[in-house]
Amino acid sequence: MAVVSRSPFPASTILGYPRIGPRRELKRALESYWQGRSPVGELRAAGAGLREAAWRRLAALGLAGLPSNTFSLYDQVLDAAVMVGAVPDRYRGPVAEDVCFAMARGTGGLAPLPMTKWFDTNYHYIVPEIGPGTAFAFDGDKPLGEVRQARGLGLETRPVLVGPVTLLLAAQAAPGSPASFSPLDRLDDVLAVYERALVALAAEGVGWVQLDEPALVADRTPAELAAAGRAYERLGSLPGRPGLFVASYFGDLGAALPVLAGTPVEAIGLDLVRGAAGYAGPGALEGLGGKIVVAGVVSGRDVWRTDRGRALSALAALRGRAGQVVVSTSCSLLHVPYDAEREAGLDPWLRRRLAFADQKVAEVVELAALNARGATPPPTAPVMVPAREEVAEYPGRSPYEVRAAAQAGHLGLPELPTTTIGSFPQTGELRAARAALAAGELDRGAYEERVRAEIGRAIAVQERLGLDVLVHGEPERDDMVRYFAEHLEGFAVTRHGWVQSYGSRCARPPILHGPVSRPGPITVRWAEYARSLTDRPVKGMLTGPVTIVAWSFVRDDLPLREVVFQVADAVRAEVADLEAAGISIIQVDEPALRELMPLRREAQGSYLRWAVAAYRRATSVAGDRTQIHTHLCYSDAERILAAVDALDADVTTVESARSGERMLREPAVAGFRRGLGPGVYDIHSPRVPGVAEVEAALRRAVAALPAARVWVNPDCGLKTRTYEQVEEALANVVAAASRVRAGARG
Ligand SMILES: Nc1nc2c(c(=O)[nH]1)N[C@@H](CNc1ccc(C(=O)N[C@@H](CCC(=O)N[C@@H](CCC(=O)N[C@@H](CCC(=O)O)C(=O)O)C(=O)O)C(=O)O)cc1)CN2
Ligand code: MET
Ligand SMILES: [Zn+2]
Repeated sequence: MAVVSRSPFPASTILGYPRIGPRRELKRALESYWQGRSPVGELRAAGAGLREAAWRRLAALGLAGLPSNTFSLYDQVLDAAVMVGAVPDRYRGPVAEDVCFAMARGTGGLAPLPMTKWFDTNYHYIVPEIGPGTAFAFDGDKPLGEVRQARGLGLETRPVLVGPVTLLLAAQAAPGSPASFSPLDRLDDVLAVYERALVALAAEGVGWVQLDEPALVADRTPAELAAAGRAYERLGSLPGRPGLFVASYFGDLGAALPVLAGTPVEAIGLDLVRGAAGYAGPGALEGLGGKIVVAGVVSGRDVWRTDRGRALSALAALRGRAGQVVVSTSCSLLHVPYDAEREAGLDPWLRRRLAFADQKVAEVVELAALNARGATPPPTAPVMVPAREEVAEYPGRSPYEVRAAAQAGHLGLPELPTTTIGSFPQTGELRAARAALAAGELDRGAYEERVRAEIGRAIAVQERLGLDVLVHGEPERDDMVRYFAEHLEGFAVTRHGWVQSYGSRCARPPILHGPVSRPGPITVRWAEYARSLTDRPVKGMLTGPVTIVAWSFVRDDLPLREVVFQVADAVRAEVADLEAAGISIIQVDEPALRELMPLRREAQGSYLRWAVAAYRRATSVAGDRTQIHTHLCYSDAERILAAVDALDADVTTVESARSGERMLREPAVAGFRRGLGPGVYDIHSPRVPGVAEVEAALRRAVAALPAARVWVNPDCGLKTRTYEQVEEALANVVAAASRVRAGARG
C-alpha cells in the first residue's frame, strides 16, 4: 500500500493561472461558437493554443511545478461535476462541449443550472445538481487530455481537480430530493469516482495531483470535518496512487488542519496571505508532521508586489515544522490579470508597485530560490492606519412607513410596479464607439452624442412597452464599478487587466490606491437627460460603496472599512446631487454585499454592521419623498435578510429566478415590510421567458410576500442581452404584471 518511490515535489509552483487569454482569446472563441459563427473544432483549437501558451510562459518564467486542468471552457466546478458524471439527464447530448454549455447557459426550453459566487471572489461557478439517484461515473477526458497535451510539449504537469468535499458542499440537492438529503450524503460514491481518477492519472504517469478544498477554510460542522477526514483517509490509502496535494485557500484551515494532517496525503497547501492571522496563533502550525507544505505566500487576490521580508519570514517559520516547504501563490491566479507590463498608460510610480499574474509567478520563483538558501531577512512592518473607533450614524431619513406614505402620494405608482435593474443592452456600436474614443479616433462630443442616442432608444422602448419606472440604461458605463472609479480620485484603471467573472464575461477591476474623493457629479447629466425624454419616473442609478470596493483591487495599508467609508462619502455626494436635480427614485446597487463577508461566522456580524453603516451613509442624505432602491444578486440575499432590511432602502430588487426562488421559500421574507422585487426571470440566459412562465413566477412571489410590497423586475441588468431578447422578455413581464393585477382585483 505504501507508495514506494514518489517524484519530489517541485520547489516552486502556482495553484492556477488565468485562462481567458492575455487578449481574451477564449472569450472571442466561445462567443463565436455560441453564435454559430465557427465550428467546435475551432473552439477546441483555441483552448489547446491557450493551454500551450500558458505552460510555455510559466516554464519560461522559471516555474518548476506546472499545473494542468486549470483551463476551462466555462468553469472548473462544472468540469468537476462532468468528471464525476453529475450531469442531469436533461442536459445530455452527443457533443461534450454542448452538454457543458447547456448546463451553464441553458438551451432551447431548458433553463441552466444556477450560478453563484465562488467564496468571496467575483468569480461565479455553476452549481452542480446532485441527488440520491445521481449515477456517478468517471469521465476523465479533460484532466487526462491536458496531461497528455502537456507531455506532447515535453512538459510534466500536476493536474488540478476540485476536491470531493468542496464539490459536494458547492452542489445543490437535485429537485425532488428528500428534505433531509444533502449532496455530501453521496461522499462515498463520489470518492469511488475520485479513486478511479487517481488510478487513471497514475497510469498516465502523473506524479502529483492537486485537490482543491477551499471549502475547508469556512466554518464546518463536526460532521463535515469528519467527512473531509474520511475522504482523505480513503483516497490516501489507495494503492498505486499519485502523490496527493490538498490545496486550501481564501483563509486558514483552522480545525480542518489537524484533520488533514492526520490523513496520508503528502502535501497540504496553506493560504499564508488571507490565512496569515489564523496561522500566526500559538500552536496553529503544530502537527504538520512531515507533510510537505505548499506555502501560499504570494497573493493571488491582489495586484501588489509581495513584501519579500514578510514572505521569507513566513517560509522560515514553516521550515522547522514541515517536511519540505514549497513556494506558491495563496490561491489560483485566476483572480488577477495577466501582465502589468502591458499597462503602459499607468503612472510609473504605481506600475512599479504592481504585480499581475506573470509578475507573481516571477516572485514565486525568486522566493523559492531564496527559500532554498534559507534566507531570513527581518520582516518590514506594514504601516496600517488604525481604524476609526465607531461607526458614525447618519440621521436624516424618517421611519420607512412615513417615507412610504410620502412616496406613494408623490410617485403615484400602480400596484405591482414594473421596472428593470438598470442596464440595457450594450450594443456592438456602443462598444465600438467606446473603443474608438479610447483609441483617440472619436472625439468626446461625438461619443456623448452616441450615448444620448442610446438613452433615447432605451427610454422609447420602455415607454412603448409600458414599464412604470424607467431607467436610462447605463450606456455611458462599460462597467458599473470601473465607470465610477474613472470619475473618482484615488483610483486607477487598467487597459488590459481583464479578469474572468463567469463564462466568457470579464471585468477590469480598478485599482484603489489612494484617498477617495469625488471631484464632481458623475451621473447627474445622464439621469437628467433621460428624465427630459419622458413623463414617467426615471431611476437614478449608482453603484454602492461595498460593491465598488469589492470589485476593485484595494490598497492594503488601510482597514477595508475605512476605504469603504471613503467611497460611501463619494456616493453620498452623488445621491445628493441627483436628488437636487429632481430625480425622485435613486437606486444604489450592492450586488457584492455578501461578497466581502468574512467566511468565518465569528467575523460576519461586525462586517455586516459596518457594511450596512456604509450603505446608510451613502443613502441617508435623501429626503423622505425620494425613493431609494437597492439591488442584490448572486448574494444569497435570503440568508442575510436582516442585513438587507437594515440597509433601510425603500425597495430591494433581488435575483430569484436563477437561484431557484430560494428567496420566496425563506420564511422570514413573508414579514419583510419594505418593497421587494424578486426577479421574475433569469437574464443570464439568452432564452426569452414566455408570458405564462413570468406570470407563474409573479404569482408565486405574490403568494409568498405581502402583495402590496411586490415589485416586478428581471433578476439583474440587461447589458449582456440583445435588444431583440430584451423587448420580447419585457413585453412578457408587463403583460404578466397586468394579468396578475387584474386577477388580484377580480
Ligand atoms: N465588475 C463587475 N463585476 C460583476 C458584474 C459587473 O457588471 N461588473 N456583474 C456581475 C456578473 N459579472 C459580470 C461581469 C462582466 C460582465 C460583462 O458584460 N463584461 C463585458 C465587458 C464589459 C466592458 O468592460 N466592456 C467594455 C469593453 C468592451 C470590449 O470588449 N471592447 C472591445 C472592442 C469593442 C468593439 O470594437 O466592438 C475590445 O476592447 O476589444 C466596453 O463596453 O467599453 C464582457 O466580458 O464582454 C457582465 C457580468 C457580478 N460581477
Ligand atoms: C450585477 S448587478 C447589476 C446592476 C446594474 N444596475 C445593472 O443593471 O447592470
Ligand atoms: Zn445584478
